Amino acid sequence: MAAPDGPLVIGVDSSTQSTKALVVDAATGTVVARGQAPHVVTAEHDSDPEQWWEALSEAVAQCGPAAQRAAAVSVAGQQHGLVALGADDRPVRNALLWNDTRSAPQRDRLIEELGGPAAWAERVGSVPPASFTVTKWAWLTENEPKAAAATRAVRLPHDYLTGRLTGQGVDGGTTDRGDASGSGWWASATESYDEQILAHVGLDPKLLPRVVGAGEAAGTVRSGLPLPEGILVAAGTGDNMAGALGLGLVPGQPVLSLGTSGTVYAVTERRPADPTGIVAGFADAGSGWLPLACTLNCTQAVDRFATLLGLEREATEPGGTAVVLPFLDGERTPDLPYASGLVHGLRHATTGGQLLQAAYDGAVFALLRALDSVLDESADPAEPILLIGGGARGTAWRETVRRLSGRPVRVPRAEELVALGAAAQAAGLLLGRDPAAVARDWDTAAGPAYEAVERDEAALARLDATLRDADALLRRR
Ligand SMILES: Nc1ncnc2c1ncn2[C@@H]1O[C@H](COP(=O)(O)OP(=O)(O)O)[C@@H](O)[C@H]1O
Ligand SMILES: O=C(CO)[C@@H](O)[C@H](O)COP(=O)(O)O
Repeated sequence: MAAPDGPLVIGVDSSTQSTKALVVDAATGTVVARGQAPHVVTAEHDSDPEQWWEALSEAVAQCGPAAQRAAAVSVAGQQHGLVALGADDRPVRNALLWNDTRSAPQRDRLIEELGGPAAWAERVGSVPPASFTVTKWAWLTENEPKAAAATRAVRLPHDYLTGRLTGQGVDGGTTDRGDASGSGWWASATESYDEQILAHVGLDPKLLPRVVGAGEAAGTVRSGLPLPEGILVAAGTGDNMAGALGLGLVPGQPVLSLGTSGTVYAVTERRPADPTGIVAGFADAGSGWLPLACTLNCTQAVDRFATLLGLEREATEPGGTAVVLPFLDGERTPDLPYASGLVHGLRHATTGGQLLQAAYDGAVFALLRALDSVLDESADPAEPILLIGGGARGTAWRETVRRLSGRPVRVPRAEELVALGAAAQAAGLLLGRDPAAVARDWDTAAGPAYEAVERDEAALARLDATLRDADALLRRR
């Protein structure tokens, strides 16, 4: 490989299923080395943060000598997870993850006690689903009071890993506005921690990390790690905010990310505040906003259907009348935390391949219903959907998105856009530039384009009717 043109930076994506690390040439965006290591997630949807740290170390080690030449690093992480640290800087229990719905009763109570959905949306930017950290903290205080009492610091996954890199313990952690905006205790209206919400859930603001500004460093790498000592550590951010950075997104460009979670988002200049709760009003990693809708059941749920049917994930067949609502983990969009998966419309003629296609349709339908709500009204409907995440590599996913959206689709050639976004953040810090502009110079969003096809209104109508008619069943606890 040719010598890099610029300094090297490391971008890390610590997501639900694995950690990925990229060493990137800051001048060109060329990926010079990569590594990946898996995580274990329990059936209860919690995970040991120590294991994320081991996975990060392993993924960086796999990058070989290039990682030792890096001048800056940044970590993007799965959003919302509650990492509660004790006085010894260690987690007091496994982290409760974004896709764990056990805090749904606490969520219902919090919404009611603090003024209802519209008040939450206006203040925090979002009506919190059971994914948000505030609902998890309320669950912890109620169900594991000893663990809550032993907690000396509360962190999000990317804050925790950033702290492990810099050596900041319970007294000195940092976060960024993007990931903080998914906590439920960061008010987007004032861009600060909301002391009334914190008091309501009994969380001392001193336990929270400092929100570092865009372009500010979180610290430098401490000694004794598999990374060069003393290099800059950028603020890091949530994985979706990093995806937006990695694409160098500008307003009007819709993104559909197909991973453990399905997400649909865009960047906007207006602050989102959706009282219906469909759209989470996140901040982006800069000074803008990232309205986003998220489903809990995406690639893993559809892969599960393929396994149950004994089929390869691409073995879909067209036709038939089957409808699958693949809510295996409960669901967030639509807001059905107690739901389970539902299959309807089977006939003798239904094939396994048609049933698998129906599972793809069910997963994509829930995301596309939120597409218009994340875009500004002025957004051009001919703008292609940018398809990213592990699922974007699959033909069945891509064709399902085309058929159910009726919009053109582009699949960026660059893989690992979240890790690339983290790398762009590290490069931006190092070079004193806007990270999204760095990613645009890297041309990360370029890739094959697929024309719009006629929207499959019949499939959408079947899904819509089934969702409506099964409402009572999907709400049953
Ligand atoms: N070639 C492929 N075709 C379709 N799906 C794929 C392919 N490769 C990986 N995936 C899907 O990608 C998912 C992982 O996506 P990823 O975005 O890495 O997840 P996360 O960031 O949530 O950990 C897996 O669940 C798998 O179903
Ligand atoms: O909860 C959300 C967004 O609000 C999820 O998107 C998580 O951020 C997890 O992401 P992946 O592991 O699927 O990338």
